Amino acid sequence: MKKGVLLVNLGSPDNPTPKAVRPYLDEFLMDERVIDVPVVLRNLLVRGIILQTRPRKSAKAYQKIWWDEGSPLIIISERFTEKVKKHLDMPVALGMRYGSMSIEKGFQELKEQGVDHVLLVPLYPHYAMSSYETVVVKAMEVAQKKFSEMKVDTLPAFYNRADYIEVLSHSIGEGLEGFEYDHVLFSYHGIPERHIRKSDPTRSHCKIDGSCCSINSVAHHTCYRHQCYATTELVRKALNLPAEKVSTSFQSRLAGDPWLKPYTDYEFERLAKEGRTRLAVITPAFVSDCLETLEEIAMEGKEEFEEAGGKSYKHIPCLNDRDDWAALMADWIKDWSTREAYLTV
Ligand SMILES: C=CC1=C(C)c2cc3[nH]c(cc4nc(cc5[nH]c(cc1n2)c(C)c5CCC(=O)O)C(CCC(=O)O)=C4C)c(C)c3C=C
Ligand SMILES: [Fe+2]
Ligand SMILES: [Fe+2]
Repeated sequence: MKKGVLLVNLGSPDNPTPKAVRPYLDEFLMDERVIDVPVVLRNLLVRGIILQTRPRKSAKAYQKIWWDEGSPLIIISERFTEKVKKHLDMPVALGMRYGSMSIEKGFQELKEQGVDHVLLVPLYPHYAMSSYETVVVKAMEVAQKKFSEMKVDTLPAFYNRADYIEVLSHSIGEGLEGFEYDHVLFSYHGIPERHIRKSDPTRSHCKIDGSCCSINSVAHHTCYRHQCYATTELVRKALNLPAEKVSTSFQSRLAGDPWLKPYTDYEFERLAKEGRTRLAVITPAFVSDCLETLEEIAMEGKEEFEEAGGKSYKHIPCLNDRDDWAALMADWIKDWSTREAYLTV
């Protein structure tokens, strides 16, 4: 069998215009693992309410962060893919869960190079039904329907792998150099609390308050909240940061149901009011910078923190196309390619 790799990230609209953002958001928000309500209600909510105003608002936000070459998330993912390729002698393709750079195109590219055994790599460190799981489900559907000859293995979530924590800590350590901070905030993309309950295979382990996280459970394999706190703690220890100078929060919530707390915007206020006025923010739910980091955290977050009394603020970039990150991904791929059988999800 000929082996190859399909890296998959979230995706972006083709242009930062309401016309291009609308179909992208439609595909994204109509995903039953993102807005997980019955399809009739989802239709009403997404098409009847959210898409009436959101495309214009989102397009404005995209315009603030858009690069000459295109969407930062897409360009960074492409640069990363090129760097990973350089370490390997097998085909590596890039696809997106939503938008025009589809997973299907990625499989097709691999097929044309004779690949019939694929390592699927969701580019998310943590498991969530709205990120990692939807990539795997979609890829398996596409493979079953159109590439049935392909064997597909999947890279598990890597939020606590020692080698990943080392690279992440190194990158954060570099970002902190020369910046006088009195607090480091780990801000992860939020999800509705309901998603945590739905993803708990025991149906009773996850309490969504941390009281469950030190009790061994199969639920931790699919608990986004557990995994985010684990990443924070591992990086904190690797960088030798005092516990009182570090906290975790969740950003980017939509109105409606309760989302994971504490909310990042409330944390900005709390920290500034407590006199922690020099803040470093990192966003480890994303491997590449995107709208949610460049606009919501680096721009809006800075304003919110300063309005609340903050004095200095720094968003530390995601791993993006760092050499050590590309080399690590290539190592994981080499490890997969040399095994007869591969532990997968
Ligand atoms: C119900 C809504 C959403 C859930 C659940 C959700 C989970 C989730 N998302 C990411 C990663 C990204 N999300 C991005 C943008 C984005 N996310 C939502 C909504 C949910 N996300 C919306 C509506 C948007 C679009 C932008 C906007 O209108 O505000 C992005 C950035 C994409 C880009 O083009 O730059 C990323 C990346 C994760 C990891 C996740 C669950 C853990
Ligand atoms: Fe999102
Ligand atoms: Fe837990």
